[in-house]
Amino acid sequence: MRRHDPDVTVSESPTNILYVGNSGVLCGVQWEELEAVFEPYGPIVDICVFPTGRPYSFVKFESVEKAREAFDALHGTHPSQVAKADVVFYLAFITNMPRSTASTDQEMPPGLKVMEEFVSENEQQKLLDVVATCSNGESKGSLKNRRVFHFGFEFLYGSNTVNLDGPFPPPFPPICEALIDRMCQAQLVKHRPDQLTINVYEPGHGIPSHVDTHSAFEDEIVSLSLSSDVVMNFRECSVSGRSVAVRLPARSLTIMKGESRYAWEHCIASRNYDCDPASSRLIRRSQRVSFTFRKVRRAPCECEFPQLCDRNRDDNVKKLPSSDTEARGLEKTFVANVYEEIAAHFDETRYSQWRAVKTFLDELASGSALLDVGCGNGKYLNEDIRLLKVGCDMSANLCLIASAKGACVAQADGLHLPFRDGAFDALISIAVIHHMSTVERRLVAIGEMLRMLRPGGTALITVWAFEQKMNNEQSEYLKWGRNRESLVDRPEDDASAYPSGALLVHLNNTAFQQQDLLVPWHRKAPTDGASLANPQSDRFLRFYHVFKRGELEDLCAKIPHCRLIST
Ligand SMILES: O=C(O)CCC(=O)C(=O)O
Ligand SMILES: [Fe+2]
Ligand SMILES: [Zn+2]
Repeated sequence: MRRHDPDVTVSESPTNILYVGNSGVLCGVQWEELEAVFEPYGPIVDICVFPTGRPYSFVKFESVEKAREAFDALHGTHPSQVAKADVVFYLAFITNMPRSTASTDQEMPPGLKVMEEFVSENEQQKLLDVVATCSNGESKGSLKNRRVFHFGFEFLYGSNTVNLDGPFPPPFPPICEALIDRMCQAQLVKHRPDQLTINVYEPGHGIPSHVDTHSAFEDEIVSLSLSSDVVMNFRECSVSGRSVAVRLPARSLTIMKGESRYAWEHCIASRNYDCDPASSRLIRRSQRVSFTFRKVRRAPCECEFPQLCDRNRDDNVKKLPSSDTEARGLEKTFVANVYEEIAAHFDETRYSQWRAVKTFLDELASGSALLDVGCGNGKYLNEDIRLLKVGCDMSANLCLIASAKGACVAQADGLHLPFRDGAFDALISIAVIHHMSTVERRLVAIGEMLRMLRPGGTALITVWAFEQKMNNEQSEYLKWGRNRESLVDRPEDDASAYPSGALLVHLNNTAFQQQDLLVPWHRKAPTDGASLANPQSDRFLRFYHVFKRGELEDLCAKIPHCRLIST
């Protein structure tokens, strides 16, 4: 192995740098796992994981002693922190950290500029002192993933706009005016900023992917980074948009202008580390403070990206459909397309059968023909000598997955089931009709299901419930959220900031704020390192209508010959 790498020289005696064989991204071992494995042996100075498919990494310790302890404990073992089975670490001492395999230079998003050392160490300290004073006083707000302070105008996180009507937060701290003078003199900005947001990110904090609202701010968005380097990820707002990771050093000024400001999203992943895009080296984060200066816009945006622009705000807000055509469009985007995309990950996460469904199936007479409408990955279609099972799902990929497991499935739309009337003795539809976006469509869906049943046949239909508390007791869904809340992005949504009928993004495992909403699906990142470069690529939104108590019963009551057995 090492013979092939001219950069690596093995040392006969212990050194403070370890070669870690079988640990690269290629072996399915993540940065975080390496850190978790080696950190207990002493402070790590550097971890180097090559992104380019080599099966090893390097860990540099402060001292030879620590490296040696790690070597003795870990050589030839499968560390428990590594999720992937069969990974046995092979360690060796090496003389020096290898030269980086710098990734090919990425082209920056057009209009983006990072000016290093825009402020001196001294100025940085003064700016941090300003933040300390803010922090002593009343904090403006604590978002899930960072603290924020506003000056000039208040920023509204519900609508991502500014509050033009007051009350107004304090004017800029004087030191900022001097910085703005510097920006104007250097002609970095055309419009003198009048709104400042200070973000304070602890390690592990981040900011979700977004484009600063066109109609809220003028062209230039200027952000000063202080006290810690960070990597900001930019992604072009088009279906197959490019993704570029940009290192923002401490004391640098980032200027987003033109295309990079209007047509690229930016985000900071919620991580403790970044992967330096130039050297592929690990950068450990410390607390980072950013000062984002923007000029509030007073006239409609006139950018060159009308399809991305919110100047016609109403059609930008994701709304409940007002016609069947709109409903079909909404469900295509926020249900059908999403399940096609997430099918493989969905399959990995859906294997246990719900007890109520299992009981229903167990109680069916032997020889019954069962239809599973919206069968997903076919978890209820496992072979069962007692039942003849058929499934259908809208998603071709889920059908393929179910069929690969031996299930008998058909791709079908729940509103037009491709079977003759009365063909089945029993039917299940588990967590399906809450994906339909109008009451009419939900009703048609139930009607179609019941059409499948012979007289006297039985169906089990489940949907997500709006109410998640009973007798003051929280549901499992909410309880689960208490433990894993830190794993999900909190969408900075505030229901009151939206027009009625707007679809809020739901925060998973919290109480539902409204019945119609978009529920995030966080696709687990593939283990090829892409996740680090493009952490936001894996959030999807699914439309849900969560049912209030009695609502499903009321719908069923509208269907002729339907008799409710129990709820
Ligand atoms: O922290 C930063 O540099 C960026 C902040 C940002 O994107 C925003 O507040 O819109
Ligand atoms: Fe931003
Ligand atoms: Zn615009």
